[in-house]
Amino acid sequence: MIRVHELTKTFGEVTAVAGITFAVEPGEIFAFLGPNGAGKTTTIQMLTTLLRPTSGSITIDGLDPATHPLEVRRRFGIVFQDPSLDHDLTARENMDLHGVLYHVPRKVRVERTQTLLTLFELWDRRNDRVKTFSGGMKRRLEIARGLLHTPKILFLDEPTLGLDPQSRNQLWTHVKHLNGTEGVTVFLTTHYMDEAERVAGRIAIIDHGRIVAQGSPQELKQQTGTESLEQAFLALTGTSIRDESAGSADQMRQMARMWRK
Ligand SMILES: Nc1ncnc2c1ncn2[C@@H]1O[C@H](COP(=O)(O)OP(=O)(O)OP(=O)(O)O)[C@@H](O)[C@H]1O
Repeated sequence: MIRVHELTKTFGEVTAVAGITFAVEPGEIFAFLGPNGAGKTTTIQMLTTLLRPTSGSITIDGLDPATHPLEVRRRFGIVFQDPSLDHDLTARENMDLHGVLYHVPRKVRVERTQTLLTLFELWDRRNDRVKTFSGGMKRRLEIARGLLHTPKILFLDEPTLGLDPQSRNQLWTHVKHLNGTEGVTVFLTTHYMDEAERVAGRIAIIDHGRIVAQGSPQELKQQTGTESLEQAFLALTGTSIRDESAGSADQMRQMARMWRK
Protein backbone atom coordinates (compact mmCIF):
# COMPACT_ATOMS: atom_id res chain seq x y z
CA MET A 1 0.00 0.00 0.00
CA ILE A 2 2.90 2.36 0.80
CA ARG A 3 6.36 1.86 -0.71
CA VAL A 4 9.22 4.18 0.13
CA HIS A 5 12.70 3.82 -1.33
CA GLU A 6 15.79 5.82 -0.37
CA LEU A 7 13.61 8.81 0.52
CA THR A 8 15.50 12.00 1.40
CA LYS A 9 14.47 15.53 2.31
CA THR A 10 16.84 18.37 3.00
CA PHE A 11 16.02 21.91 4.10
CA GLY A 12 19.13 23.91 3.23
CA GLU A 13 21.85 22.54 5.48
CA VAL A 14 19.45 20.34 7.47
CA THR A 15 18.85 16.75 6.36
CA ALA A 16 15.47 15.96 7.90
CA VAL A 17 15.07 12.55 6.23
CA ALA A 18 18.18 10.71 5.07
CA GLY A 19 17.46 7.87 2.62
CA ILE A 20 14.76 5.82 4.33
CA THR A 21 13.30 2.62 2.83
CA PHE A 22 10.23 0.79 4.11
CA ALA A 23 6.92 -0.72 2.99
CA VAL A 24 3.48 -0.86 4.58
CA GLU A 25 1.18 -3.68 3.49
CA PRO A 26 -2.59 -3.30 2.95
CA GLY A 27 -4.56 -3.53 6.21
CA GLU A 28 -1.50 -3.09 8.41
CA ILE A 29 -1.24 -0.76 11.40
CA PHE A 30 2.27 0.64 11.06
CA ALA A 31 3.84 2.92 13.66
CA PHE A 32 6.60 5.37 12.91
CA LEU A 33 8.42 6.21 16.12
CA GLY A 34 11.31 8.53 16.84
CA PRO A 35 12.59 11.24 19.18
CA ASN A 36 11.77 14.91 18.61
CA GLY A 37 13.13 16.15 15.31
CA ALA A 38 13.78 12.62 13.98
CA GLY A 39 11.95 13.26 10.69
CA LYS A 40 8.50 11.74 11.29
CA THR A 41 6.38 14.72 10.30
CA THR A 42 8.57 15.49 7.30
CA THR A 43 8.07 11.90 6.13
CA ILE A 44 4.29 12.08 6.58
CA GLN A 45 4.22 15.36 4.69
CA MET A 46 6.05 13.77 1.76
CA LEU A 47 3.75 10.74 1.79
CA THR A 48 0.68 12.98 1.78
CA THR A 49 1.76 15.28 -1.12
CA LEU A 50 2.44 18.29 1.13
CA LEU A 51 6.21 18.26 0.59
CA ARG A 52 8.25 17.24 -2.41
CA PRO A 53 11.09 14.80 -1.68
CA THR A 54 14.62 15.95 -2.44
CA SER A 55 15.32 12.45 -3.79
CA GLY A 56 14.08 8.87 -3.58
CA SER A 57 10.70 7.42 -4.45
CA ILE A 58 7.25 6.96 -2.93
CA THR A 59 4.29 4.97 -4.19
CA ILE A 60 0.88 5.10 -2.53
CA ASP A 61 -1.44 2.35 -3.75
CA GLY A 62 0.77 2.13 -6.83
CA LEU A 63 0.78 5.88 -7.54
CA ASP A 64 3.53 8.49 -7.22
CA PRO A 65 2.29 11.45 -5.09
CA ALA A 66 4.50 13.85 -7.06
CA THR A 67 2.90 13.03 -10.42
CA HIS A 68 -0.64 12.03 -9.28
CA PRO A 69 -1.34 14.27 -6.26
CA LEU A 70 -5.13 14.38 -6.65
CA GLU A 71 -5.56 10.62 -7.07
CA VAL A 72 -3.25 10.03 -4.13
CA ARG A 73 -5.12 12.51 -1.93
CA ARG A 74 -8.39 10.68 -2.54
CA ARG A 75 -6.80 7.50 -1.23
CA PHE A 76 -5.93 8.71 2.25
CA GLY A 77 -7.42 10.49 5.24
CA ILE A 78 -5.19 12.44 7.57
CA VAL A 79 -5.33 13.72 11.12
CA PHE A 80 -2.59 16.22 11.85
CA GLN A 81 -1.12 17.29 15.16
CA ASP A 82 -2.83 20.65 14.73
CA PRO A 83 -6.62 20.43 14.92
CA SER A 84 -8.53 21.66 11.89
CA LEU A 85 -12.20 21.34 12.80
CA ASP A 86 -14.55 24.31 12.47
CA HIS A 87 -15.57 24.91 16.09
CA ASP A 88 -18.65 26.96 15.21
CA LEU A 89 -20.15 24.14 13.17
CA THR A 90 -21.81 21.02 14.53
CA ALA A 91 -20.22 17.58 14.26
CA ARG A 92 -22.53 16.71 11.39
CA GLU A 93 -21.81 19.96 9.56
CA ASN A 94 -18.06 19.36 9.85
CA MET A 95 -18.52 15.91 8.35
CA ASP A 96 -20.72 17.27 5.58
CA LEU A 97 -18.28 20.01 4.65
CA HIS A 98 -15.49 17.47 4.27
CA GLY A 99 -17.75 15.27 2.14
CA VAL A 100 -18.53 18.17 -0.18
CA LEU A 101 -14.83 19.02 -0.52
CA TYR A 102 -14.11 15.40 -1.47
CA HIS A 103 -17.11 15.19 -3.86
CA VAL A 104 -18.75 12.40 -1.86
CA PRO A 105 -22.33 12.02 -3.22
CA ARG A 106 -24.99 13.32 -0.81
CA LYS A 107 -26.61 9.93 -0.12
CA VAL A 108 -23.25 8.32 0.67
CA ARG A 109 -22.30 11.34 2.80
CA VAL A 110 -25.41 11.00 4.94
CA GLU A 111 -25.04 7.24 5.37
CA ARG A 112 -21.34 7.31 6.08
CA THR A 113 -21.66 10.21 8.53
CA GLN A 114 -24.12 8.13 10.55
CA THR A 115 -21.93 5.03 10.41
CA LEU A 116 -18.76 6.86 11.44
CA LEU A 117 -20.27 9.10 14.11
CA THR A 118 -21.91 6.01 15.61
CA LEU A 119 -18.63 4.07 15.46
CA PHE A 120 -16.77 6.88 17.22
CA GLU A 121 -19.58 7.32 19.78
CA LEU A 122 -20.51 10.81 18.63
CA TRP A 123 -23.88 10.23 16.98
CA ASP A 124 -25.82 11.49 20.03
CA ARG A 125 -23.86 14.74 19.84
CA ARG A 126 -24.13 15.16 16.07
CA ASN A 127 -26.10 18.40 16.28
CA ASP A 128 -23.91 20.05 18.92
CA ARG A 129 -21.28 22.62 18.04
CA VAL A 130 -17.72 21.32 18.18
CA LYS A 131 -16.72 24.07 20.63
CA THR A 132 -18.76 22.23 23.31
CA PHE A 133 -16.76 19.00 22.80
CA SER A 134 -13.96 17.63 25.01
CA GLY A 135 -10.45 17.18 23.58
CA GLY A 136 -11.02 13.45 23.13
CA MET A 137 -14.32 13.97 21.31
CA LYS A 138 -12.74 16.49 18.96
CA ARG A 139 -9.94 14.11 18.10
CA ARG A 140 -12.42 11.28 17.47
CA LEU A 141 -14.45 13.57 15.24
CA GLU A 142 -11.33 14.49 13.28
CA ILE A 143 -10.62 10.82 12.65
CA ALA A 144 -14.25 10.12 11.69
CA ARG A 145 -14.12 13.07 9.30
CA GLY A 146 -10.85 11.88 7.78
CA LEU A 147 -12.57 8.59 6.94
CA LEU A 148 -15.69 10.02 5.32
CA HIS A 149 -14.46 9.61 1.75
CA THR A 150 -13.59 5.94 2.48
CA PRO A 151 -9.81 6.26 2.12
CA LYS A 152 -7.60 3.20 1.88
CA ILE A 153 -5.00 4.70 4.21
CA LEU A 154 -5.37 6.73 7.39
CA PHE A 155 -2.41 8.87 8.48
CA LEU A 156 -2.39 9.80 12.15
CA ASP A 157 0.35 12.20 13.24
CA GLU A 158 0.49 12.07 17.05
CA PRO A 159 -3.30 11.81 17.33
CA THR A 160 -3.28 11.38 21.10
CA LEU A 161 -1.03 14.35 21.97
CA GLY A 162 -2.59 16.26 24.85
CA LEU A 163 -5.29 13.67 25.64
CA ASP A 164 -5.82 12.01 29.01
CA PRO A 165 -5.16 8.24 29.34
CA GLN A 166 -8.87 7.37 29.11
CA SER A 167 -9.36 9.30 25.87
CA ARG A 168 -6.16 7.86 24.42
CA ASN A 169 -7.24 4.36 25.25
CA GLN A 170 -10.70 4.91 23.77
CA LEU A 171 -9.31 6.47 20.60
CA TRP A 172 -7.06 3.48 19.90
CA THR A 173 -9.88 1.05 20.60
CA HIS A 174 -11.87 2.80 17.88
CA VAL A 175 -8.95 2.88 15.45
CA LYS A 176 -8.29 -0.83 15.95
CA HIS A 177 -11.95 -1.64 15.50
CA LEU A 178 -12.04 0.40 12.32
CA ASN A 179 -8.94 -1.32 10.99
CA GLY A 180 -10.60 -4.67 11.73
CA THR A 181 -13.97 -3.84 10.17
CA GLU A 182 -13.03 -1.64 7.19
CA GLY A 183 -9.52 -2.97 6.60
CA VAL A 184 -8.11 0.56 6.38
CA THR A 185 -4.30 0.72 6.46
CA VAL A 186 -3.09 2.92 9.34
CA PHE A 187 0.20 4.82 9.42
CA LEU A 188 0.71 6.52 12.76
CA THR A 189 3.24 8.43 14.78
CA THR A 190 3.19 8.69 18.54
CA HIS A 191 5.54 9.39 21.42
CA TYR A 192 3.65 6.94 23.64
CA MET A 193 5.41 3.58 23.41
CA ASP A 194 2.64 1.72 25.25
CA GLU A 195 0.20 2.83 22.54
CA ALA A 196 2.46 1.74 19.72
CA GLU A 197 3.02 -1.62 21.38
CA ARG A 198 -0.70 -2.11 21.80
CA VAL A 199 -1.96 -1.13 18.36
CA ALA A 200 0.82 -1.53 15.80
CA GLY A 201 1.58 -4.76 14.00
CA ARG A 202 4.90 -3.35 12.82
CA ILE A 203 7.05 -0.45 13.86
CA ALA A 204 9.87 1.52 12.25
CA ILE A 205 12.14 3.54 14.52
CA ILE A 206 13.63 6.65 12.97
CA ASP A 207 16.45 8.71 14.43
CA HIS A 208 18.34 11.61 12.86
CA GLY A 209 16.44 11.00 9.61
CA ARG A 210 17.43 7.31 9.35
CA ILE A 211 15.52 4.14 10.13
CA VAL A 212 17.48 2.40 12.84
CA ALA A 213 15.20 -0.65 13.25
CA GLN A 214 11.97 -2.14 11.90
CA GLY A 215 9.85 -5.08 12.98
CA SER A 216 7.01 -6.19 15.22
CA PRO A 217 7.13 -4.94 18.83
CA GLN A 218 8.25 -8.44 19.80
CA GLU A 219 11.06 -8.45 17.22
CA LEU A 220 12.32 -5.05 18.34
CA LYS A 221 12.47 -6.24 21.93
CA GLN A 222 14.30 -9.39 20.87
CA GLN A 223 16.77 -7.47 18.68
CA THR A 224 17.69 -5.21 21.61
CA GLY A 225 17.40 -7.80 24.39
CA THR A 226 14.88 -5.64 26.24
CA GLU A 227 11.56 -6.33 27.89
CA SER A 228 9.48 -3.36 26.84
CA LEU A 229 9.18 -1.29 23.69
CA GLU A 230 10.19 1.78 25.67
CA GLN A 231 13.46 0.09 26.66
CA ALA A 232 14.00 -1.07 23.07
CA PHE A 233 13.38 2.48 21.84
CA LEU A 234 15.91 3.93 24.28
CA ALA A 235 18.44 1.22 23.42
CA LEU A 236 18.12 2.13 19.74
CA THR A 237 17.98 5.91 19.99
CA GLY A 238 19.99 6.66 23.12
CA THR A 239 18.98 8.60 26.21
CA SER A 240 20.16 12.12 25.39
CA ILE A 241 17.38 14.71 25.37
CA ARG A 242 16.80 15.94 21.83
CA ASP A 243 15.11 19.20 22.75
CA GLU A 244 18.40 20.46 24.17
CA SER A 245 20.20 19.86 20.93
CA ALA A 246 17.28 20.99 18.80
CA GLY A 247 17.35 24.51 17.44
CA SER A 248 15.31 27.23 19.10
CA ALA A 249 12.91 27.26 16.13
CA ASP A 250 12.19 23.61 16.80
CA GLN A 251 11.49 24.30 20.46
CA MET A 252 9.13 27.10 19.50
CA ARG A 253 7.26 24.71 17.19
CA GLN A 254 6.87 22.22 20.04
CA MET A 255 5.63 24.89 22.43
CA ALA A 256 3.21 26.28 19.86
CA ARG A 257 1.78 22.79 19.28
CA MET A 258 1.27 22.14 22.95
CA TRP A 259 -0.41 25.50 23.54
CA ARG A 260 -2.78 25.00 20.63
CA LYS A 261 -4.11 21.76 22.18
N1 LIG B 1 10.47 23.64 7.01
C1 LIG B 1 11.60 23.31 7.63
N2 LIG B 1 12.72 24.05 7.49
C2 LIG B 1 13.87 23.71 8.09
N3 LIG B 1 14.03 22.63 8.88
C3 LIG B 1 12.95 21.84 9.06
C4 LIG B 1 11.69 22.14 8.45
N4 LIG B 1 10.81 21.17 8.82
C5 LIG B 1 11.49 20.32 9.61
N5 LIG B 1 12.77 20.72 9.75
C6 LIG B 1 13.84 20.04 10.53
O1 LIG B 1 13.89 18.70 10.10
C7 LIG B 1 14.10 17.83 11.22
C8 LIG B 1 12.98 16.82 11.29
O2 LIG B 1 11.77 17.46 11.70
P1 LIG B 1 10.36 16.71 11.83
O3 LIG B 1 9.34 17.75 12.17
O4 LIG B 1 10.12 15.87 10.63
O5 LIG B 1 10.62 15.77 13.08
P2 LIG B 1 9.61 14.90 13.93
O6 LIG B 1 10.22 13.56 14.03
O7 LIG B 1 8.24 14.98 13.36
O8 LIG B 1 9.68 15.61 15.34
P3 LIG B 1 8.57 15.83 16.50
O9 LIG B 1 8.48 14.55 17.22
O10 LIG B 1 9.24 16.89 17.30
O11 LIG B 1 7.30 16.27 15.85
C9 LIG B 1 14.23 18.73 12.44
O12 LIG B 1 15.59 18.96 12.67
C10 LIG B 1 13.53 20.00 12.01
O13 LIG B 1 14.06 21.13 12.68
